[in-house]
Amino acid sequence: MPIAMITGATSGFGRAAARRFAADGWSLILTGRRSERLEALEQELEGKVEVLTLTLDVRDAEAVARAVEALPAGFREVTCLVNNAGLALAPKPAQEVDLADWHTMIDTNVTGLVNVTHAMLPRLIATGAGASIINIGSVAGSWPYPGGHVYGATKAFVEQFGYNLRCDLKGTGVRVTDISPGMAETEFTLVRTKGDQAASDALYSGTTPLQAEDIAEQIFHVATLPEHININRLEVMPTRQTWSPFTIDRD
Ligand SMILES: NC(=O)C1=CN([C@@H]2O[C@H](COP(=O)(O)OP(=O)(O)OC[C@H]3O[C@@H](n4cnc5c(N)ncnc54)[C@H](OP(=O)(O)O)[C@@H]3O)[C@@H](O)[C@H]2O)C=CC1
Ligand SMILES: O=CCS(=O)(=O)O
Repeated sequence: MPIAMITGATSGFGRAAARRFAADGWSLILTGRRSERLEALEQELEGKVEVLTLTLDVRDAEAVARAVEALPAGFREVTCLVNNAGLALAPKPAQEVDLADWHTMIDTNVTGLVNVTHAMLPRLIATGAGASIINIGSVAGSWPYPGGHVYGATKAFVEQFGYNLRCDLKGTGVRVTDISPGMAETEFTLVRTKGDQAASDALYSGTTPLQAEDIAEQIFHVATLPEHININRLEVMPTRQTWSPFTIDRD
């Protein structure tokens, strides 16, 4: 059975993707910091598919490299890496936020994604044709909005990093795709607001956001395309989300 490694499998898109791959029998390497959630997911899926859980903070380059180096037999020929772990913080104007929150977003969404990718490239190249890296970007990487500041910039990095990887991976058979979702109802806003459940509920109420399973389906679709097809970027919004016009500062 093919193997998918998913970062950030304890919640949202990552957990839904794990369930989607498991439904088709894929073996899974599931990572995240909250080991109790990893254990719960492993218990849910065990008996159906092979699961290896790794309690891992993607920001820790040495721990990531060690974990990949120590992958046991049966989990080394990875077919799909889903670089999903990430977060937004500080939904306020740039001039009002804590520098530490900017660093956390850069350390997780940029450095963490780079750490995992660097460690996994030899494994994916060894797998060769049909292997893929699926990076979870965001509409925020393409479209600016108030309070997006560093979050959007990290996702712009994700997009460009993927394109540049494709150049270097020419001839290896390894594909790279940026899936950029719009508004999706996960724990994303709870994290962004540092635990404000009412703010999270308000954002998703009265409309029809994407659900984690919608993005999981896109991830699985991209991972299982014929090996000669590479989707470079897939931007996915709820039908009820669209753009705002430019705004003008007036006297
Ligand atoms: N929801 C949305 O509207 C959108 C989200 N995205 C992106 O999708 C991805 C998944 O987010 P989503 O599912 O919505 O949010 P969730 O908060 O539900 O899930 C985020 C996941 O990332 C993991 N994670 C965060 N920081 C780290 C870290 N330092 N090391 C390891 N794992 C980490 C969390 O695990 P744990 O805390 O256990 O470590 C969790 O499993 C993110 O990259 C996000 O930016 C993109 C567009 C839209
Ligand atoms: O990446 C998340 C979607 S949004 O909050 O930036 O629109």
